[in-house]
Amino acid sequence: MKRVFRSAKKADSSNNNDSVFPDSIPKSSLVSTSNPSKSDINSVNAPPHSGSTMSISSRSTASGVDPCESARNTPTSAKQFQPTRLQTNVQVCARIRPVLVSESKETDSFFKIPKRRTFLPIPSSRKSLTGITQSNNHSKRCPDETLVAWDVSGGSTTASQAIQIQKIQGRTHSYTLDKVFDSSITTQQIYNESVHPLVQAAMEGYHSTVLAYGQTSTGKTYTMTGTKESPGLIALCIKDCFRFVQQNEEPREYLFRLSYLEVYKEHIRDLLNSKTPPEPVRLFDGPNGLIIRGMKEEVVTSAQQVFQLLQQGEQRRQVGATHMNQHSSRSHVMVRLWIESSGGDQDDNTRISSLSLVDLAGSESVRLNGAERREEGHYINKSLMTLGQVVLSLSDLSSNNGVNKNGKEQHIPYRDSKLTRLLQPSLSGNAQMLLLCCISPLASHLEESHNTFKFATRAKRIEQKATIQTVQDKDETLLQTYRDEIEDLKQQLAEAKEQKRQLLELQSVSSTAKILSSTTSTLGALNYGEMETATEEIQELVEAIQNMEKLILKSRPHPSLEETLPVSSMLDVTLESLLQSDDEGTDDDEEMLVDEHIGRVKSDVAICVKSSTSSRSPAGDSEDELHSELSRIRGLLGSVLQRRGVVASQMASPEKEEIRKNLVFATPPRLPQTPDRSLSEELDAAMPFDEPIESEEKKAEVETLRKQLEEYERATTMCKADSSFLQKQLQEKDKLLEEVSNLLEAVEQRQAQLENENALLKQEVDSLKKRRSGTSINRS
Ligand SMILES: Nc1ncnc2c1ncn2[C@@H]1O[C@H](COP(=O)(O)OP(=O)(O)OP(=O)(O)O)[C@@H](O)[C@H]1O
Repeated sequence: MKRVFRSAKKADSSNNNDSVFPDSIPKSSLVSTSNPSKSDINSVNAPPHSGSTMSISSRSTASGVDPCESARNTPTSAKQFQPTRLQTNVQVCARIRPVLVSESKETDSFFKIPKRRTFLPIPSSRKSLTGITQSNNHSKRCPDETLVAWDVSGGSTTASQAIQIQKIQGRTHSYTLDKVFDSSITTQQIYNESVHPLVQAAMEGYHSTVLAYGQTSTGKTYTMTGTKESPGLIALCIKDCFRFVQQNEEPREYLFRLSYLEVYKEHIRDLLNSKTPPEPVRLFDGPNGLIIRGMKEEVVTSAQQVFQLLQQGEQRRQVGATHMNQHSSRSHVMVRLWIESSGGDQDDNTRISSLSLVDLAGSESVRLNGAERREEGHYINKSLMTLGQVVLSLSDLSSNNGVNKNGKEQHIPYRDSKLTRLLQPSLSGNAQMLLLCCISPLASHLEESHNTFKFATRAKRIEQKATIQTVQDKDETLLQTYRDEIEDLKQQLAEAKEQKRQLLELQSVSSTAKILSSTTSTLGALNYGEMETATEEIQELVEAIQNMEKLILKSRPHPSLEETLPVSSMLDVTLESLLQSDDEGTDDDEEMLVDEHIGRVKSDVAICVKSSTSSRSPAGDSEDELHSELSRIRGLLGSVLQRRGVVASQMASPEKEEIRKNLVFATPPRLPQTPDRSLSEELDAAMPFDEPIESEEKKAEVETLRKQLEEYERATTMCKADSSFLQKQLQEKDKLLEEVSNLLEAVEQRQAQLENENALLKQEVDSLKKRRSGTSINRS
């Protein structure tokens, strides 16, 4: 009678301590579901797992904001989360990295400010710009604080700033961006200032993208991936997404899916897929946008799980040494988190949005590297050039109302590279986007920095009108699929429990019949095999439901498995059978049942405890609830084990004694003789609240009384649980007794009937015998 059900499978992830992603967790605590069948085809505009049939409607548009206002909110509490104020243009920021130790020899290439010069003074508070003072090994203070390549005017907290390139010849260029972060600003500060609003937008249902752009060795990977000491934007974003769920006061359910891709030499590789050779990932145009075929997605339930997956993917990435960067990224990388959310069963408004975090490979001079690096550099530069053209066309489009200078519809060359095709949904307007340009402080890199700023100012002109992404047919979402599956499993569980209850009833009737008469026991022998299967099935179903429920994250306590399926339900079933079995069978049977039930109770308790802890929502149930559930379980167990203890000791079997000793939970302590109230009174008398206790004897007395009180309180709690359990059992027993007496009555009636029949038959036999003897006399 095994049922077939799909259960969430555990991710096979390994832990690598070298990860820069924080808080890696042990393999065993991971639960994730990869859904290759569903994620095989992914549409980027539509929910990716559902192929091309999804239709998406746009709901609302917002515009006109102070770009910095929302950015200033640090992500401290979700109670502060206000609806995101959307940006009408791509946000563009620059980050100037510090001078590295390895570069200090290049200080000659810095612009030396002649002592006589009066313009471009460096205020003492901003001297960090000239040389870097962070306490990490990569950087150090420049030998001469008068050396400078860049000036960031206005400080990094103003909305727009000018960066001036100061050339020895005196030429000056200035660029105005949304924000410029000098080398003293940390990644966390950048996150708080500029990235957090995008994460919030993504959680609210807007597609959001963060793109790190810049020449090689300017700090893109440092900014996006970070180090152990300074986590990158990816880690900060992911953590904030999960924190948002925990802290959001609006009751919503969330489902997160993660994908991790790299574009290497114009090939898209799935970094979550461990298959070798890697499966090809292909792009197609679908009716609802881009379709990505062959990409794996992982359903993720915690930031730690995401970090572990990214860490594994990281090891499959293409990284190599170039003349400028020992660990240069040789590919463009995209981490994408899909966020499905819904307000509950009644809410049709299921939202699907994505948060894309992109670390582009850096452009570089291909001349300076070897053949392999040259080829890679060629592909990198080509795709970046296409990105530049796409950005140029889009910015022209924005300035000319959708037509080019000749009045014709503007062509956007998305298809010219894999990178731009992948970025199309982020660039084409229906998304919030932040472009983070990474800049080298070195004067020798001025040309590239200049190009980066040109790209940045073009991108800044691109208009965007992000809208909340909703799904009309919510059955198409993975969130709804999982919900349906959980309902289905719960249904199966109810059936399995009913089946087990019937088996138990059959057992008790059967054993009663056995007691009454061994010959009339036609109701069937005890079928332990079937019972075992039913118990196993219940266990499997409970675990499957728990695993499925874990995949759906809830913003605040929702009715969980514990409500629909009380933690102790399985325990109750087992205990029921345990107590009923007291009356049945021979000594041998009894012994076998003791073993069997003790084993079962142990495993049920393990499941119940697991269920109590694991089915908690990320928001976290209260510790109190957990403790009270555990003490309830203890009480129940105490009662049962006490009973079993009596049976086992009656059998005087040393093995049974051993089993009892080894049990996890002890039987409840016997009630102390002293009543509760007098104990407290004694304690009060021994330890007046306002008087310090000085005598050692008194201290010992107080300690003994305290221990007794604690023991008594514990015993009372257990007895309460025990008594309600016993009451339930008593009711069951009464019911059974009634059934037995009915059966007895029926048997007695039948017996009387049979006796009557017997007497009649006897009379008939006697009369026949008489008749026969009369006939034989006549014959003779
Ligand atoms: N803000 C910073 N503070 C300290 N060190 C930094 C900072 N930014 C970058 N670095 C260091 O500079 C070096 C190059 O950085 P990174 O590898 O991130 O550059 P990149 O732009 O990703 O290069 P590529 O495009 O070649 O991959 C690294 O050693 C990194 O640790």
